[in-house]
Amino acid sequence: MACSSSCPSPDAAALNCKFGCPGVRVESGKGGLPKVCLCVDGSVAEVYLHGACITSWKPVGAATDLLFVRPDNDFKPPKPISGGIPHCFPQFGPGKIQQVVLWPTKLNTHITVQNTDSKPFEFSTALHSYFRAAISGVQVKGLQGCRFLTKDKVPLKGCERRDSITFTGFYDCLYFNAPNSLQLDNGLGTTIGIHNHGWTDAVLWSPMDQIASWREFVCVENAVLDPVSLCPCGTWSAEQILCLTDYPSQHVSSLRTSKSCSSLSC
Ligand SMILES: O=P(O)(O)OC[C@H]1O[C@@H](O)[C@H](O)[C@@H](O)[C@@H]1O
Repeated sequence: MACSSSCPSPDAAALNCKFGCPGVRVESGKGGLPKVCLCVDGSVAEVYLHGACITSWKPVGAATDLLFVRPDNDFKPPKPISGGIPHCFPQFGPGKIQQVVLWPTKLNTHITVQNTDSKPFEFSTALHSYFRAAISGVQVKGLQGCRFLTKDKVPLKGCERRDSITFTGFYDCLYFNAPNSLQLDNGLGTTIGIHNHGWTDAVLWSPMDQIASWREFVCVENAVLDPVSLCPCGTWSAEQILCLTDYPSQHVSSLRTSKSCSSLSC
């Protein structure tokens, strides 16, 4: 994936003139929608301005894109993009609340919510992250001991006993007071660390045959499930940091000294 592939649409070209800089380029993406390509030290990420959805993350040395965008997308606003990392606040949609920072081995997503009204308001929110995966080999670790509630027709609740969660059928489950670090083995040979500051809960989703491409992804989401109440002028923020936990050793030494990153606020 290169940051200079397609011919920019007029919108993208204008945006690129205004905001493009080394490591940040605006291009015309699918459906003619502008997307921002971030590059740093051989790592690339793409963010569609529609919904501020991060549709691609390929750290240097990764064999494939680590995010998954569903093939059933038509990239036609106002419909949100299904896949990648869309934020839900309080539903999918654009908003000047997200900063995306690409480091050589990490992808940070920082969400800030400000109450600019004179009354308090409540919200819940999530990063509905779709990871590329081979579902039969996926393992999620870190949720042992958390209280859970499934979203089945007859919901089940309890305390997660498993050290490692695997997916053998439909799975849609909320985890409360989740820890700040989860590990996702994507079943394709890569383990991704999913770290956060400020996200209190997590959601795991594998839709089975509700979605044709279900074998190719898993959703591991940072979320805030119980509504947050923000007083006037109040601010809430949370950060997600994705990184490769088994980063190929040949890349580590050259990047250890790198302090560069590319960032986008949208
Ligand atoms: O909107 P999308 O991308 O199709 O995802 C919907 C799913 O998103 C998951 O986060 C929920 O836990 C599921 O209940 C829901 O069906």
